[in-house]
Amino acid sequence: MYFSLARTQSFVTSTISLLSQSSSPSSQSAQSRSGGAGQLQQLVEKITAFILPDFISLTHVANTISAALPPINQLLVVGAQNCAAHHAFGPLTGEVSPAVLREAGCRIVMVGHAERRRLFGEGDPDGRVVRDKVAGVLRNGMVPLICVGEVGRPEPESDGAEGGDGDAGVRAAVEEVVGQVQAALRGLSEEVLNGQLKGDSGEEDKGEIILAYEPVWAIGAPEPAAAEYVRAVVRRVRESEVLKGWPGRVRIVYGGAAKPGMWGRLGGDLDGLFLGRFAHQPEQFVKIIHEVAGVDSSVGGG
Ligand SMILES: O=C[C@H](O)COP(=O)(O)O
Repeated sequence: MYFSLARTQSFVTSTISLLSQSSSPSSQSAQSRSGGAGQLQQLVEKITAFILPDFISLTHVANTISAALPPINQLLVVGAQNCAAHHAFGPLTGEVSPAVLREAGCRIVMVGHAERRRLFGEGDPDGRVVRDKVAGVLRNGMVPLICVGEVGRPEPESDGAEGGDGDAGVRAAVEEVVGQVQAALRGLSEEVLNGQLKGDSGEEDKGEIILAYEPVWAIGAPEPAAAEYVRAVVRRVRESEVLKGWPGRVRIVYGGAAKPGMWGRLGGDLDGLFLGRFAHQPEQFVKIIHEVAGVDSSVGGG
């Protein structure tokens, strides 16, 4: 999110309020109440919804979520948009270390967003900065959300979509994305296996990562990439040696003009959505939460 402080606070408060309406005794009939409470429980069992505010708003958002009633405070997870490439407390003037983010209540830290690659030096071909951040996030028991995606838009006839004459665009995107993943994870598998880089909640989660597949050309665009194209790219990225050899859990979410209605077109190839503008209204965010969880939102605030 890149709102003003006031709008960030209002977004979080409204989101919690809309989710609460699912089980509010004062606003629902007895039948709706039991359905609403059940819906919230179903949401928690099926999905996690993460919110990534800027550093200034982070502790406020974390405190607001942790003060919300269960199970809303389990459904919503707070994360950061960036962190220092050094993992410990110490003299990092002007930077925020992953250790401090963990202390502030973060469970997820984004690294390598397209804007950071373009504007802040995270696009170096070796991937050193992104890799150091991934290691720092894992070392502090959080999940890195690693943003990857091809820069150029494929030609329509090579985007792998039905009616096209080939999948050259898909292959080119896969090559670019797999290169970014390799750069982000190079040399880290051994440290995960040795227990130096842990996941969030113990042995079973060690080395857990989330990839946000965001075609750079789709970020800020009116429409997302075609579902068939996204699915084809993600299937092949998932089959890459670097991911098949990664010792932790890997989830892949799609970002870039993701909006209501898109989830149903992605089949089982994706693990979630990475939302920007089309979830800036709390009503839309809550609607998409229900959509991804496959839970009817008619009783809730969606
Ligand atoms: O940070 C958000 C993503 O880059 C996607 O943005 P968007 O959905 O507004 O295109």
